[in-house]
Amino acid sequence: MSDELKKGLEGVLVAESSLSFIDGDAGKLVYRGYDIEDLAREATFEEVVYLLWNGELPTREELSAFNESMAAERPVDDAVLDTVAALAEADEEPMAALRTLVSYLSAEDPEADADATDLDASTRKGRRITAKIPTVLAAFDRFRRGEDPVAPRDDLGHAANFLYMLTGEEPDAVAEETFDMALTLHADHGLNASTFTAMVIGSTMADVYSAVTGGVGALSGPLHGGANQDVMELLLEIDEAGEDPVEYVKRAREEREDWRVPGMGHRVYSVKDPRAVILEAKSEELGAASGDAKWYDMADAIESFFADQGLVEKGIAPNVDFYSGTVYYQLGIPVDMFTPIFAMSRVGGWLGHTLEYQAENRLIRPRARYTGEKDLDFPSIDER
Ligand SMILES: CC(=O)SCCNC(=O)CCNC(=O)[C@H](O)C(C)(C)COP(=O)(O)OP(=O)(O)OC[C@H]1O[C@@H](n2cnc3c(N)ncnc32)[C@H](O)[C@@H]1OP(=O)(O)O
Ligand SMILES: O=C([O-])CC(=O)C(=O)O
Repeated sequence: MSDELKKGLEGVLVAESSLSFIDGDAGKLVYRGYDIEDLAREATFEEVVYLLWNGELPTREELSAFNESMAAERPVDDAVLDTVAALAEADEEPMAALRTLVSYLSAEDPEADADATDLDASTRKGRRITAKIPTVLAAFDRFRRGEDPVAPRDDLGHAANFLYMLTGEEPDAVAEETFDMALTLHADHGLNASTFTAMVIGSTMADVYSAVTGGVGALSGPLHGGANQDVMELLLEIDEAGEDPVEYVKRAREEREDWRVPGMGHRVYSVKDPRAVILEAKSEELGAASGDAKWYDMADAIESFFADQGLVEKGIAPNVDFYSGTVYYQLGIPVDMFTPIFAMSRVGGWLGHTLEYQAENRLIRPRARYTGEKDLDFPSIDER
Protein backbone atom coordinates (compact mmCIF):
# COMPACT_ATOMS: atom_id res chain seq x y z
CA MET A 1 0.00 0.00 0.00
CA SER A 2 1.49 3.34 -1.09
CA ASP A 3 1.62 6.11 1.49
CA GLU A 4 1.91 8.86 -1.11
CA LEU A 5 -0.68 11.52 -0.35
CA LYS A 6 -2.64 12.86 -3.33
CA LYS A 7 -4.64 15.67 -1.80
CA GLY A 8 -7.90 16.25 -3.63
CA LEU A 9 -7.15 13.02 -5.56
CA GLU A 10 -5.38 15.25 -8.10
CA GLY A 11 -4.38 13.26 -11.16
CA VAL A 12 -5.30 9.91 -9.56
CA LEU A 13 -6.77 7.33 -11.94
CA VAL A 14 -9.61 5.49 -10.23
CA ALA A 15 -11.61 4.02 -13.11
CA GLU A 16 -11.71 3.36 -16.82
CA SER A 17 -14.35 5.22 -18.80
CA SER A 18 -15.27 5.65 -22.43
CA LEU A 19 -17.66 8.56 -21.86
CA SER A 20 -15.56 11.70 -22.10
CA PHE A 21 -11.95 12.63 -22.73
CA ILE A 22 -10.30 15.88 -21.66
CA ASP A 23 -6.94 17.10 -22.90
CA GLY A 24 -6.32 19.82 -20.35
CA ASP A 25 -3.23 21.25 -22.06
CA ALA A 26 -4.76 21.37 -25.54
CA GLY A 27 -8.17 22.60 -24.30
CA LYS A 28 -9.99 19.70 -25.90
CA LEU A 29 -13.14 17.92 -24.76
CA VAL A 30 -14.58 14.84 -26.43
CA TYR A 31 -17.74 12.84 -25.66
CA ARG A 32 -17.46 9.23 -26.86
CA GLY A 33 -14.97 10.27 -29.57
CA TYR A 34 -16.85 13.34 -30.83
CA ASP A 35 -15.42 16.81 -30.35
CA ILE A 36 -17.51 19.08 -28.15
CA GLU A 37 -17.53 21.79 -30.82
CA ASP A 38 -19.14 19.45 -33.35
CA LEU A 39 -21.67 18.21 -30.81
CA ALA A 40 -22.53 21.75 -29.69
CA ARG A 41 -23.10 22.79 -33.28
CA GLU A 42 -24.76 19.67 -34.68
CA ALA A 43 -26.44 17.60 -31.96
CA THR A 44 -29.44 18.13 -29.73
CA PHE A 45 -29.13 17.55 -26.00
CA GLU A 46 -31.22 14.37 -26.31
CA GLU A 47 -28.84 13.06 -28.98
CA VAL A 48 -25.93 13.73 -26.67
CA VAL A 49 -27.58 11.97 -23.74
CA TYR A 50 -28.32 9.01 -25.97
CA LEU A 51 -24.68 9.01 -27.07
CA LEU A 52 -23.42 9.15 -23.48
CA TRP A 53 -25.73 6.38 -22.28
CA ASN A 54 -25.49 4.07 -25.30
CA GLY A 55 -22.00 4.68 -26.63
CA GLU A 56 -23.15 5.52 -30.15
CA LEU A 57 -25.05 8.30 -31.86
CA PRO A 58 -28.67 7.33 -32.46
CA THR A 59 -30.10 6.70 -35.90
CA ARG A 60 -33.12 8.84 -36.86
CA GLU A 61 -35.49 6.09 -35.63
CA GLU A 62 -33.57 5.54 -32.40
CA LEU A 63 -33.52 9.26 -31.68
CA SER A 64 -37.20 9.62 -32.36
CA ALA A 65 -38.01 6.72 -30.01
CA PHE A 66 -35.68 8.15 -27.34
CA ASN A 67 -37.21 11.64 -27.65
CA GLU A 68 -40.67 10.14 -27.29
CA SER A 69 -39.73 8.08 -24.27
CA MET A 70 -38.16 11.12 -22.57
CA ALA A 71 -41.14 13.36 -23.38
CA ALA A 72 -43.54 10.73 -22.03
CA GLU A 73 -41.77 10.83 -18.65
CA ARG A 74 -41.96 14.63 -18.20
CA PRO A 75 -45.20 14.92 -16.17
CA VAL A 76 -45.05 14.52 -12.39
CA ASP A 77 -47.76 13.52 -9.90
CA ASP A 78 -49.71 16.10 -7.91
CA ALA A 79 -47.96 14.90 -4.76
CA VAL A 80 -44.63 15.93 -6.31
CA LEU A 81 -46.05 19.33 -7.28
CA ASP A 82 -47.34 19.79 -3.71
CA THR A 83 -43.80 19.17 -2.46
CA VAL A 84 -42.41 21.60 -5.04
CA ALA A 85 -44.93 24.20 -3.82
CA ALA A 86 -43.98 23.59 -0.19
CA LEU A 87 -40.29 24.06 -0.95
CA ALA A 88 -41.00 27.28 -2.85
CA GLU A 89 -43.18 28.48 0.03
CA ALA A 90 -40.31 27.74 2.43
CA ASP A 91 -38.06 29.96 0.27
CA GLU A 92 -35.67 27.09 -0.27
CA GLU A 93 -32.62 27.72 -2.48
CA PRO A 94 -33.25 26.16 -5.91
CA MET A 95 -30.35 23.68 -5.63
CA ALA A 96 -31.50 22.62 -2.16
CA ALA A 97 -35.03 22.22 -3.53
CA LEU A 98 -33.71 20.13 -6.41
CA ARG A 99 -31.72 17.94 -4.04
CA THR A 100 -34.89 17.21 -2.07
CA LEU A 101 -37.00 16.75 -5.19
CA VAL A 102 -34.72 14.24 -6.92
CA SER A 103 -34.81 12.17 -3.77
CA TYR A 104 -38.59 12.53 -3.52
CA LEU A 105 -39.13 11.53 -7.16
CA SER A 106 -38.21 7.95 -6.31
CA ALA A 107 -41.49 7.74 -4.39
CA GLU A 108 -43.39 7.83 -7.69
CA ASP A 109 -41.01 5.61 -9.66
CA PRO A 110 -42.74 2.32 -10.55
CA GLU A 111 -39.36 0.57 -10.42
CA ALA A 112 -38.07 2.23 -7.25
CA ASP A 113 -37.52 -1.15 -5.63
CA ALA A 114 -35.58 -2.69 -8.52
CA ASP A 115 -32.16 -3.95 -7.49
CA ALA A 116 -29.21 -1.76 -8.51
CA THR A 117 -27.69 -4.77 -10.27
CA ASP A 118 -30.59 -4.48 -12.75
CA LEU A 119 -28.85 -1.93 -14.97
CA ASP A 120 -31.74 -1.82 -17.45
CA ALA A 121 -34.12 -0.78 -14.67
CA SER A 122 -31.54 1.79 -13.49
CA THR A 123 -31.34 3.19 -17.03
CA ARG A 124 -35.13 3.55 -17.12
CA LYS A 125 -35.08 5.23 -13.71
CA GLY A 126 -32.32 7.52 -14.97
CA ARG A 127 -34.44 8.46 -17.95
CA ARG A 128 -37.34 9.34 -15.64
CA ILE A 129 -35.09 11.48 -13.44
CA THR A 130 -33.60 13.28 -16.46
CA ALA A 131 -37.02 13.91 -17.98
CA LYS A 132 -38.62 15.15 -14.73
CA ILE A 133 -35.88 17.46 -13.43
CA PRO A 134 -36.87 20.29 -15.84
CA THR A 135 -40.54 19.88 -14.84
CA VAL A 136 -39.88 20.27 -11.11
CA LEU A 137 -37.37 23.09 -11.61
CA ALA A 138 -39.69 25.15 -13.78
CA ALA A 139 -42.60 24.50 -11.40
CA PHE A 140 -40.44 25.57 -8.44
CA ASP A 141 -39.54 28.86 -10.11
CA ARG A 142 -43.15 29.56 -11.02
CA PHE A 143 -44.53 28.70 -7.57
CA ARG A 144 -42.12 31.11 -5.91
CA ARG A 145 -43.25 33.83 -8.31
CA GLY A 146 -46.83 33.11 -7.26
CA GLU A 147 -47.70 31.50 -10.59
CA ASP A 148 -49.18 28.11 -11.39
CA PRO A 149 -46.88 25.52 -12.97
CA VAL A 150 -47.09 25.02 -16.71
CA ALA A 151 -47.59 21.38 -17.73
CA PRO A 152 -44.85 19.91 -19.95
CA ARG A 153 -45.50 19.48 -23.66
CA ASP A 154 -44.49 16.35 -25.51
CA ASP A 155 -44.09 18.07 -28.87
CA LEU A 156 -41.13 20.19 -27.80
CA GLY A 157 -37.51 19.20 -27.32
CA HIS A 158 -35.93 19.01 -23.87
CA ALA A 159 -34.46 22.53 -24.07
CA ALA A 160 -37.50 24.24 -25.60
CA ASN A 161 -39.91 22.48 -23.25
CA PHE A 162 -38.00 23.70 -20.20
CA LEU A 163 -38.03 27.32 -21.39
CA TYR A 164 -41.73 26.92 -22.22
CA MET A 165 -42.53 25.56 -18.74
CA LEU A 166 -40.49 28.34 -17.14
CA THR A 167 -42.08 31.25 -18.99
CA GLY A 168 -45.37 29.85 -20.31
CA GLU A 169 -44.29 30.84 -23.80
CA GLU A 170 -42.62 28.89 -26.57
CA PRO A 171 -39.05 30.12 -26.93
CA ASP A 172 -37.88 31.60 -30.23
CA ALA A 173 -35.39 29.67 -32.34
CA VAL A 174 -32.35 31.56 -31.00
CA ALA A 175 -33.26 30.91 -27.37
CA GLU A 176 -34.04 27.24 -28.05
CA GLU A 177 -30.80 26.62 -29.96
CA THR A 178 -28.67 28.53 -27.46
CA PHE A 179 -30.13 26.74 -24.48
CA ASP A 180 -29.91 23.35 -26.14
CA MET A 181 -26.26 24.01 -26.94
CA ALA A 182 -25.56 25.04 -23.34
CA LEU A 183 -27.11 21.78 -22.14
CA THR A 184 -24.89 19.82 -24.54
CA LEU A 185 -21.79 21.62 -23.28
CA HIS A 186 -22.55 20.77 -19.65
CA ALA A 187 -23.61 17.14 -20.07
CA ASP A 188 -20.36 15.42 -19.13
CA HIS A 189 -16.84 16.17 -18.00
CA GLY A 190 -14.94 13.13 -16.83
CA LEU A 191 -14.67 12.51 -13.12
CA ASN A 192 -15.51 16.00 -11.92
CA ALA A 193 -16.49 16.27 -8.25
CA SER A 194 -20.23 15.74 -8.70
CA THR A 195 -19.83 12.83 -11.11
CA PHE A 196 -17.32 11.21 -8.81
CA THR A 197 -19.75 11.72 -5.90
CA ALA A 198 -22.46 9.95 -7.88
CA MET A 199 -20.03 7.13 -8.70
CA VAL A 200 -18.93 6.72 -5.08
CA ILE A 201 -22.58 6.38 -4.08
CA GLY A 202 -23.24 4.02 -7.00
CA SER A 203 -20.20 1.93 -6.04
CA THR A 204 -22.00 0.82 -2.88
CA MET A 205 -24.68 -0.51 -5.28
CA ALA A 206 -27.07 2.12 -3.95
CA ASP A 207 -29.73 3.16 -6.45
CA VAL A 208 -29.51 5.95 -9.04
CA TYR A 209 -31.80 8.28 -7.07
CA SER A 210 -29.21 8.30 -4.31
CA ALA A 211 -26.39 8.82 -6.81
CA VAL A 212 -28.13 11.75 -8.54
CA THR A 213 -29.18 13.31 -5.23
CA GLY A 214 -25.53 13.22 -4.15
CA GLY A 215 -24.47 14.65 -7.50
CA VAL A 216 -26.82 17.62 -7.04
CA GLY A 217 -25.34 18.28 -3.59
CA ALA A 218 -21.76 18.20 -4.88
CA LEU A 219 -22.55 20.39 -7.89
CA SER A 220 -24.10 23.11 -5.73
CA GLY A 221 -20.77 24.22 -4.19
CA PRO A 222 -19.04 27.44 -5.31
CA LEU A 223 -15.89 25.56 -6.34
CA HIS A 224 -17.95 23.52 -8.82
CA GLY A 225 -21.29 24.26 -10.52
CA GLY A 226 -22.26 27.00 -8.08
CA ALA A 227 -19.67 29.24 -9.73
CA ASN A 228 -21.94 30.10 -12.69
CA GLN A 229 -24.37 31.90 -10.38
CA ASP A 230 -21.46 33.56 -8.56
CA VAL A 231 -20.05 34.94 -11.83
CA MET A 232 -23.33 36.64 -12.70
CA GLU A 233 -23.78 37.94 -9.16
CA LEU A 234 -20.29 39.43 -9.33
CA LEU A 235 -21.06 41.17 -12.63
CA LEU A 236 -24.36 42.47 -11.25
CA GLU A 237 -22.63 43.76 -8.11
CA ILE A 238 -19.98 45.55 -10.17
CA ASP A 239 -22.66 47.04 -12.40
CA GLU A 240 -24.80 48.17 -9.49
CA ALA A 241 -21.81 49.84 -7.87
CA GLY A 242 -21.15 51.57 -11.19
CA GLU A 243 -17.55 50.36 -11.08
CA ASP A 244 -15.09 49.44 -13.76
CA PRO A 245 -14.89 45.61 -13.75
CA VAL A 246 -11.09 45.50 -14.00
CA GLU A 247 -10.61 48.03 -11.18
CA TYR A 248 -13.08 46.09 -9.06
CA VAL A 249 -11.32 42.77 -9.58
CA LYS A 250 -7.88 44.35 -9.07
CA ARG A 251 -8.96 45.88 -5.78
CA ALA A 252 -10.69 42.73 -4.58
CA ARG A 253 -7.54 40.71 -5.31
CA GLU A 254 -5.40 43.23 -3.43
CA GLU A 255 -7.74 43.30 -0.44
CA ARG A 256 -8.08 39.52 -0.21
CA GLU A 257 -5.15 37.52 -1.47
CA ASP A 258 -7.10 34.27 -1.37
CA TRP A 259 -10.09 35.66 -3.30
CA ARG A 260 -11.01 33.39 -6.19
CA VAL A 261 -12.61 34.97 -9.20
CA PRO A 262 -15.61 32.73 -9.88
CA GLY A 263 -15.54 31.01 -13.25
CA MET A 264 -11.73 31.14 -13.46
CA GLY A 265 -9.30 28.27 -12.94
CA HIS A 266 -9.68 24.54 -13.34
CA ARG A 267 -8.21 21.37 -11.95
CA VAL A 268 -7.70 19.80 -15.37
CA TYR A 269 -7.37 22.63 -17.92
CA SER A 270 -4.15 24.60 -18.05
CA VAL A 271 -5.66 26.70 -20.85
CA LYS A 272 -9.09 28.21 -21.51
CA ASP A 273 -11.85 25.63 -21.25
CA PRO A 274 -13.13 24.80 -24.78
CA ARG A 275 -16.70 25.14 -23.52
CA ALA A 276 -15.91 28.70 -22.38
CA VAL A 277 -14.66 29.47 -25.88
CA ILE A 278 -18.01 28.40 -27.35
CA LEU A 279 -20.08 30.12 -24.67
CA GLU A 280 -18.07 33.32 -24.97
CA ALA A 281 -18.82 33.49 -28.69
CA LYS A 282 -22.50 32.88 -27.98
CA SER A 283 -22.57 35.55 -25.27
CA GLU A 284 -20.96 38.05 -27.65
CA GLU A 285 -23.45 37.12 -30.37
CA LEU A 286 -26.46 37.53 -28.06
CA GLY A 287 -25.12 40.86 -26.83
CA ALA A 288 -24.67 42.14 -30.36
CA ALA A 289 -28.12 40.93 -31.44
CA SER A 290 -29.87 42.57 -28.49
CA GLY A 291 -27.85 45.78 -28.70
CA ASP A 292 -26.81 45.29 -25.06
CA ALA A 293 -23.30 43.86 -24.91
CA LYS A 294 -22.71 45.07 -21.33
CA TRP A 295 -22.46 41.66 -19.66
CA TYR A 296 -20.29 40.18 -22.35
CA ASP A 297 -18.03 43.24 -22.30
CA MET A 298 -17.62 43.06 -18.52
CA ALA A 299 -16.72 39.38 -18.53
CA ASP A 300 -14.40 39.89 -21.48
CA ALA A 301 -12.65 42.78 -19.70
CA ILE A 302 -12.01 40.61 -16.65
CA GLU A 303 -10.65 37.81 -18.82
CA SER A 304 -8.35 40.29 -20.64
CA PHE A 305 -7.10 41.58 -17.29
CA PHE A 306 -6.23 38.01 -16.24
CA ALA A 307 -4.48 37.49 -19.57
CA ASP A 308 -2.49 40.75 -19.19
CA GLN A 309 -1.38 39.65 -15.73
CA GLY A 310 -0.04 36.39 -17.17
CA LEU A 311 -2.62 34.46 -15.14
CA VAL A 312 -4.34 32.83 -18.10
CA GLU A 313 -0.97 31.37 -19.05
CA LYS A 314 -0.80 29.89 -15.54
CA GLY A 315 -4.12 28.16 -16.10
CA ILE A 316 -6.27 30.70 -14.27
CA ALA A 317 -8.41 31.01 -17.36
CA PRO A 318 -12.17 31.00 -17.93
CA ASN A 319 -13.87 27.69 -17.21
CA VAL A 320 -17.34 26.66 -18.39
CA ASP A 321 -19.01 28.70 -15.65
CA PHE A 322 -17.45 32.02 -16.69
CA TYR A 323 -19.55 32.77 -19.76
CA SER A 324 -22.56 30.48 -19.20
CA GLY A 325 -23.98 33.01 -16.74
CA THR A 326 -24.01 35.88 -19.20
CA VAL A 327 -25.62 33.59 -21.79
CA TYR A 328 -28.40 32.47 -19.41
CA TYR A 329 -28.90 36.02 -18.18
CA GLN A 330 -29.37 37.24 -21.72
CA LEU A 331 -31.98 34.49 -22.19
CA GLY A 332 -33.86 35.97 -19.23
CA ILE A 333 -33.27 33.02 -16.88
CA PRO A 334 -33.25 33.88 -13.14
CA VAL A 335 -29.70 33.93 -11.75
CA ASP A 336 -30.28 31.36 -9.02
CA MET A 337 -31.57 28.88 -11.63
CA PHE A 338 -28.17 28.76 -13.38
CA THR A 339 -26.74 25.94 -11.25
CA PRO A 340 -29.97 23.89 -11.33
CA ILE A 341 -29.78 24.18 -15.14
CA PHE A 342 -26.26 22.78 -14.95
CA ALA A 343 -27.69 19.85 -12.95
CA MET A 344 -30.48 19.41 -15.51
CA SER A 345 -27.77 18.69 -18.07
CA ARG A 346 -25.07 17.00 -15.96
CA VAL A 347 -27.56 14.38 -14.81
CA GLY A 348 -26.73 12.75 -18.18
CA GLY A 349 -23.10 12.39 -17.16
CA TRP A 350 -23.88 11.36 -13.56
CA LEU A 351 -26.04 8.51 -14.80
CA GLY A 352 -23.70 7.52 -17.63
CA HIS A 353 -20.69 7.23 -15.34
CA THR A 354 -22.55 5.62 -12.45
CA LEU A 355 -24.03 2.90 -14.65
CA GLU A 356 -20.76 2.38 -16.53
CA TYR A 357 -18.99 1.93 -13.21
CA GLN A 358 -21.66 -0.31 -11.70
CA ALA A 359 -21.40 -2.64 -14.69
CA GLU A 360 -17.85 -3.54 -13.52
CA ASN A 361 -18.29 -2.44 -9.94
CA ARG A 362 -15.67 -2.22 -7.24
CA LEU A 363 -16.46 -0.36 -4.00
CA ILE A 364 -14.70 3.03 -3.99
CA ARG A 365 -12.94 3.37 -0.70
CA PRO A 366 -9.73 5.42 -0.41
CA ARG A 367 -7.76 6.08 2.77
CA ALA A 368 -6.70 9.12 4.81
CA ARG A 369 -3.27 9.49 6.36
CA TYR A 370 -3.97 9.39 10.08
CA THR A 371 -2.53 12.42 11.90
CA GLY A 372 -4.26 11.97 15.26
CA GLU A 373 -3.09 10.48 18.57
CA LYS A 374 -2.62 6.77 19.22
CA ASP A 375 -2.43 4.68 22.41
CA LEU A 376 -4.11 7.19 24.72
CA ASP A 377 -5.26 5.92 28.11
CA PHE A 378 -9.04 6.23 28.33
CA PRO A 379 -9.89 8.77 31.08
CA SER A 380 -13.08 8.36 33.06
CA ILE A 381 -15.57 11.21 32.60
CA ASP A 382 -14.52 12.73 35.97
CA GLU A 383 -10.88 12.85 34.89
CA ARG A 384 -11.45 14.91 31.72
C1 LIG B 1 -17.88 23.30 -13.63
C2 LIG B 1 -16.75 23.52 -12.73
O1 LIG B 1 -16.70 22.95 -11.67
S1 LIG B 1 -15.46 24.49 -13.25
C3 LIG B 1 -14.81 25.20 -11.76
C4 LIG B 1 -15.80 26.14 -11.14
N1 LIG B 1 -15.25 26.82 -9.95
C5 LIG B 1 -14.83 28.08 -9.99
O2 LIG B 1 -14.86 28.75 -11.02
C6 LIG B 1 -14.36 28.65 -8.68
C7 LIG B 1 -13.05 29.43 -8.85
N2 LIG B 1 -11.97 28.52 -9.16
C8 LIG B 1 -11.33 27.81 -8.19
O3 LIG B 1 -11.61 27.94 -6.99
C9 LIG B 1 -10.24 26.83 -8.60
O4 LIG B 1 -9.64 27.25 -9.80
C10 LIG B 1 -10.77 25.38 -8.76
C11 LIG B 1 -11.45 24.91 -7.47
C12 LIG B 1 -11.78 25.30 -9.89
C13 LIG B 1 -9.60 24.45 -9.08
O5 LIG B 1 -8.82 24.40 -7.97
P1 LIG B 1 -7.43 23.60 -7.86
O6 LIG B 1 -7.22 22.69 -8.97
O7 LIG B 1 -7.42 23.01 -6.50
O8 LIG B 1 -6.38 24.76 -8.01
P2 LIG B 1 -5.64 25.49 -6.84
O9 LIG B 1 -6.63 25.91 -5.79
O10 LIG B 1 -4.52 24.63 -6.41
O11 LIG B 1 -5.12 26.79 -7.58
C14 LIG B 1 -3.86 26.90 -8.20
C15 LIG B 1 -3.42 28.35 -8.13
O12 LIG B 1 -4.28 29.15 -8.90
C16 LIG B 1 -4.93 30.13 -8.12
N3 LIG B 1 -6.32 30.20 -8.56
C17 LIG B 1 -7.08 29.16 -8.96
N4 LIG B 1 -8.29 29.59 -9.30
C18 LIG B 1 -8.31 30.93 -9.11
C19 LIG B 1 -9.30 31.92 -9.28
N5 LIG B 1 -10.50 31.61 -9.71
N6 LIG B 1 -8.99 33.20 -8.99
C20 LIG B 1 -7.75 33.50 -8.55
N7 LIG B 1 -6.76 32.60 -8.36
C21 LIG B 1 -7.06 31.33 -8.64
C22 LIG B 1 -4.83 29.62 -6.69
O13 LIG B 1 -4.89 30.68 -5.76
C23 LIG B 1 -3.50 28.94 -6.72
O14 LIG B 1 -2.50 29.92 -6.65
P3 LIG B 1 -1.16 29.65 -5.78
O15 LIG B 1 -0.52 28.46 -6.44
O16 LIG B 1 -0.41 30.92 -5.95
O17 LIG B 1 -1.63 29.36 -4.41
O1 LIG C 1 -14.20 18.79 -14.44
C1 LIG C 1 -14.27 19.50 -13.44
O2 LIG C 1 -13.53 19.35 -12.41
C2 LIG C 1 -15.23 20.62 -13.37
C3 LIG C 1 -15.91 20.89 -14.67
O3 LIG C 1 -15.41 21.62 -15.50
C4 LIG C 1 -17.17 20.22 -14.93
O4 LIG C 1 -17.64 19.45 -14.09
O5 LIG C 1 -17.76 20.47 -15.99
